[in-house]
Amino acid sequence: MIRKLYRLWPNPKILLRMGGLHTVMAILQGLLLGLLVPILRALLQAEPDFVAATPWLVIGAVGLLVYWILSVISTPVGFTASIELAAQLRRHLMNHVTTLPLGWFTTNRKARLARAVTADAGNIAHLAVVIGAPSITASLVPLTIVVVTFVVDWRIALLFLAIVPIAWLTLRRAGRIASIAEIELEEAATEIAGRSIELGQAQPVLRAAGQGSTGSIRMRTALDEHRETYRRGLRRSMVPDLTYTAVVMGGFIAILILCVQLLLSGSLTVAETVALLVLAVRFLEPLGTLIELIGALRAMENAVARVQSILKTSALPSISKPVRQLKEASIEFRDVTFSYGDTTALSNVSFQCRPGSTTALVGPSGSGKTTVTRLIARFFDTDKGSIQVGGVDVRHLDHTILLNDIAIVFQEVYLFDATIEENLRLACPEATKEELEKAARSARLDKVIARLPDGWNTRVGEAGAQLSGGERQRVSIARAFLKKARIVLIDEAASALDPENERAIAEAIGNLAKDRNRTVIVIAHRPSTLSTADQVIALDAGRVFETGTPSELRQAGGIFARLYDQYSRARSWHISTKA
Ligand SMILES: Nc1ncnc2c1ncn2[C@@H]1O[C@H](COP(=O)(O)OP(=O)(O)OP(=O)(O)O)[C@@H](O)[C@H]1O
Repeated sequence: MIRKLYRLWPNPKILLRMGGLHTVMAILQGLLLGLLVPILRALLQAEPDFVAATPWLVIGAVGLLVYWILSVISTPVGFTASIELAAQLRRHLMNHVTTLPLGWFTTNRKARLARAVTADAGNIAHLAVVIGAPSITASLVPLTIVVVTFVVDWRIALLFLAIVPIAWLTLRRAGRIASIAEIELEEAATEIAGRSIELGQAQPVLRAAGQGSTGSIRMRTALDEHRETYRRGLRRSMVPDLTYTAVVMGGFIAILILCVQLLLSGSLTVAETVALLVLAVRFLEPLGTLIELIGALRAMENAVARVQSILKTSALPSISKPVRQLKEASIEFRDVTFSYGDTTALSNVSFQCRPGSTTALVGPSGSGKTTVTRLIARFFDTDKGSIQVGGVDVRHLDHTILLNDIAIVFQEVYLFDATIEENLRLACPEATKEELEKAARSARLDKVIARLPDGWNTRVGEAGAQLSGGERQRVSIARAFLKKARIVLIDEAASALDPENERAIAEAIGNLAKDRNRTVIVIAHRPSTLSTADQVIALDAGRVFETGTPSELRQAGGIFARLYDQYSRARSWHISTKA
């Protein structure tokens, strides 16, 4: 456990300092108790011998002073350590998480991550201090007392030692059960965290269904399950906890009986018997507290394992000398196959996009269009085949260099609750005002900004709620201009937009495509985007079904021609209903 904790922190010096301090204190405590034997021997006689007791009393007084000083030092060290360790662990986790493939971030994993950063990191640091110190005391004080007792009477010392393995066995069993209960409880808590995220995201749907106040059934089930898991854990741990307490109490009765026998037989003096009984109490007391500590220790062990499971998740593999420059913006898929677990999303996909060209990806829902764009940005690695960007396998390209040259315009654009300027600056923090305005004009965002009450300084609200979906997409396109990304991946909104947004986005995409150094791949749903593309790749069930220019494919009468007609009909229907 100590080794695991040690490995968890990048700078474990605080942990070592604290452990060392409490080890010295625990041994000192045991030795100070041992002083009772010579002191009581000298004092508990018909004629108390103060001269013989004095050196022991002086040693005891000095020891107590040292112990007190160490306790004073250890309290602030403990507090500082707890805060610093939690902060270190959180930083360590966050640094690691930023290196993970984006595909790792599923809802469940996000909930797990939230628990690890908040609850687990805090608990590990807190428990390492609050439980670590008493655990050291609870183990080392009895050990020191056994050594001291051997000096007085080996039979009592052996009885002390005999109690340890029996107590240890029952304690292990109690610990195992506490650990299982804690794992189940944590799983139930993570489920609640996941369902809470879902409940927040699903509020509009729930309210539309008249379920806004009652909440989702899944959330209520998760809460019930958590309560039941808690009860089950308590029921299960009752028997082992009581067994352990019985062993510790039985141990004391056995020591008491042996002490009295040895006293009656003359092997022990009254002073030695009293001292040994005091030692017995101090020997058993920390053992008694171990049962309270074991649950927390196991909880800490589980939290460490959970945090480690995140820290052990490998970042995308990188080669020792990655290519650090992208010469041009061509894209090529060479026989790419990719699956999400058991779901095959792409099978033997091959195609090429010239630098400066615009490619429209089309295909029915689930045909693999989004997966193509995710693989170009290396959210995941392919199972088979390779993806070349600028003639280099993306696995051999420095990932930062790749992402610096890629801009992604998602269907649902997420904006930070900051001003519109700050949201744009994310793409290029050092951009001048002129550059910002030029990007806004190219993305047809300038008119939106002009309408906003505080112009560039208008806050866009949580997740950009102050702007419409189409306006958010225009912010995202403006970021692509600002970033001067040579590769732009766009997931065009599938749903109908108002005519102004529709026209503005079409013009903004057209402007992106005008730059002959920029390669654009657009998951297209609009006839205007489809007809202006240099080439079209039609996917079906994860395979390339047809490729060609828009006019070639319309004549071919395949998937593209069918979808083109569908989109055109939907558009004319949309326009006529609006009119
Ligand atoms: N994160 C994921 N985990 C598991 N399966 C996934 C995941 N994302 C996509 N899939 C599956 O992979 C296949 C291809 O999905 P993809 O999103 O690439 O299709 P698409 O053509 O973009 O669909 P749509 O037009 O509906 O967005 C589908 O069967 C989908 O269910």
